[in-house]
Amino acid sequence: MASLGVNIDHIANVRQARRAVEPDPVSYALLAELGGADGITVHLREDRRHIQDRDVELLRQTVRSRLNLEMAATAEMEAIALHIRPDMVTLVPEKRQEVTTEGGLDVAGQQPALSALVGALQDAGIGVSLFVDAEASQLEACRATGARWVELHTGAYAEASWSLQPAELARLTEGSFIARSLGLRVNAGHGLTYQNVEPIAAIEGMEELNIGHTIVARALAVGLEEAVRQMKALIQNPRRDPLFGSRQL
Ligand SMILES: CC(=O)[C@@H](O)[C@H](O)COP(=O)(O)O
Ligand SMILES: NCC(=O)COP(=O)(O)O
Repeated sequence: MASLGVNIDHIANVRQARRAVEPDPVSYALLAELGGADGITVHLREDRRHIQDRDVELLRQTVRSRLNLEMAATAEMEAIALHIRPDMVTLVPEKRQEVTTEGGLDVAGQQPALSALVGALQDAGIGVSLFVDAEASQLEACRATGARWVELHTGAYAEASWSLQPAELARLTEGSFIARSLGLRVNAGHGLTYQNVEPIAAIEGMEELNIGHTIVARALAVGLEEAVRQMKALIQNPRRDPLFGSRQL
């Protein structure tokens, strides 16, 4: 059964829209945990558009589940991670102009540098996951870096038209199989919603789903604790049938 990492970047987005002090993502992490979050995920972007350094410092002190720090593979972020020591670092690609993450990390194209970074983080006792597209060559490169986890990028699946979604689901299912055959542990995330999450949660060996935007959106209507509870109910008992149709909770 997959666990749920709740990404709270979009709580910080609301705060940063006014450069104000509320809503504070640190308080909302607690509500997410009360709703059943198995982990809290934040993406400390180089441009600091939402999560701030102060948030990560405080979350390290207050999160009682697991703290997953998404970050670019840069020297600045490496120093922050080694200082904060989150439970997990997920290395992600980053572009200053993007609205959100646009694809997986090109691990195959920068394997020596990533291997050194993975080694430094793991030597400090931090778990490392690589956010990648479900492609055999990328997964093999992930294995070669020494990382223990991958997070399969579900963005293409989430954006696919209804008729193309089964093919994207098959690609992710095969990616999970290949990754596990290589000895990697498998997480997934990006763009997952209450409507499309179940087939991904049902993929064999799926350990954790990191989900943010849709949960924060629903929280506006029902509160964060309840929004997390509803998502967790879906991923703990997912329908395997890839023909969607929303199951209302
Ligand atoms: C790496 C990934 O999939 C993302 O969820 C990423 O954290 C999104 O960043 P934003 O929250 O800035 O859209
Ligand atoms: N890594 C994916 C993540 O943390 C959440 O992505 P999203 O649900 O906000 O698209």
